[in-house]
Amino acid sequence: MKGKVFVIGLGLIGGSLAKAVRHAHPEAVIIGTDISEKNIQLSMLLGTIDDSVSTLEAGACEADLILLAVPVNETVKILAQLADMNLKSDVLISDAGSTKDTVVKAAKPLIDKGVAFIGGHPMAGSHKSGAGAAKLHLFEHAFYLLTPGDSIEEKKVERLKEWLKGTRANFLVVTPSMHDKLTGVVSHFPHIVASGLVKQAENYSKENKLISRLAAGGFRDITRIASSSPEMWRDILLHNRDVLLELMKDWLAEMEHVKGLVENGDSEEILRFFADAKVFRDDLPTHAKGAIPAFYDLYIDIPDYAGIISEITGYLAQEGISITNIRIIETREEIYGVLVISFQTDVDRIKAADCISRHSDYETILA
Ligand SMILES: NC(=O)C1=CN([C@@H]2O[C@H](COP(=O)(O)OP(=O)(O)OC[C@H]3O[C@@H](n4cnc5c(N)ncnc54)[C@H](O)[C@@H]3O)[C@@H](O)[C@H]2O)C=CC1
Ligand SMILES: O=C(O)C(=O)Cc1ccc(O)cc1
Repeated sequence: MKGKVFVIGLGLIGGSLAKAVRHAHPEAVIIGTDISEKNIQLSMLLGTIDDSVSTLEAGACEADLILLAVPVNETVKILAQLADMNLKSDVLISDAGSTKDTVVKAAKPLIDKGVAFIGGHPMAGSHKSGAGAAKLHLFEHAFYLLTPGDSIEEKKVERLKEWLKGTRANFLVVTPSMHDKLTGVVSHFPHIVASGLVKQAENYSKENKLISRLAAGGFRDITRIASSSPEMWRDILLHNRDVLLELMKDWLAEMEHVKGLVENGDSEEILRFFADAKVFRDDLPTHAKGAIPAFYDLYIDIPDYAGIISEITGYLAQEGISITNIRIIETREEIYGVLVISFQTDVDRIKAADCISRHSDYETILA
């Protein structure tokens, strides 16, 4: 598609959307803006955008598609500013914010003027932020929730999907309140719990320094999302307030229940608590990307000698397999260490296991 695309917020999500739009529509011109000069410069340098503008008006009034990818409180403010501008009559506006109810309400003045605003939320991302973390394939196979509202014609929703087809995401239309409930349960509330677990460990680490060292394995994995942008998560909590307060109430009741079971030594009910959770967890789909994207981990039993990591990453590099993270979870003298390499997709992980088995006799485990 030809036209001008204006991306507001050139961080992880804005940059990734810009890359996906460029990939599918090489003839489109992509203009960006950000309050961070560093993110603008980096986006220009990486070719994520063709040009930048220093005012919202300069980019918005010329645009055929405006994508907002800033923290949700900023989204609400920018939507109010856009409503006072002379935009193109057939402009499409969408956002990528993690909450939708307050955002869609903030778009009402635009919608009342006849401007097509379609709320959006690509349900993939990472704990990383900024222009340097943006990736073309970030949203591949992920859900991409859209909240168009009744007044938006179907053909405009289709036009937005066409613009965003380079994401290779699975679009799903929901209402804003349904969106906030669903993401509250599977993304926002788990984030609060992850950060709460980290804070608890931090408190105990004041008593015993061993805590940090012991937390380096599984604890680190289950709390990965606590390393995300605090500003972004502050806004999510403020904008999904009612849903999160309800979930907190339910959670506290559940914890009270478990506390009672432990106090009473109720072995049967404790077993049922874990068994019920295991049944639901084991039944979750493994192939779709969910709200909290997985990183596909490959465990490799490696001998503990200097150069082993570059040997293995060398094999992967030879075959063009890119990795997102690498770490060793166990190295003791004379005992094999375990190298954990994370990949963006399961396909890459399988290719990597095959590649390593062909080049070495190290055992690989797809956990
Ligand atoms: N990080 C993630 O995994 C996901 C984030 N989201 C949502 O996407 C949005 C963007 O998040 P990220 O890209 O992760 O954050 P980020 O921190 O990587 O990028 C946000 C960018 O917006 C810029 N910015 C902030 N206020 C601005 C303003 N008033 N005008 C122009 N630029 C401004 C920042 O300087 C930054 O470069 C948020 O609403 C977030 O809730 C949605 C899906 C996943
Ligand atoms: O890092 C992770 O796994 C995330 O949790 C990413 C994420 C963050 C915010 C969203 O609205 C959706 C996905």
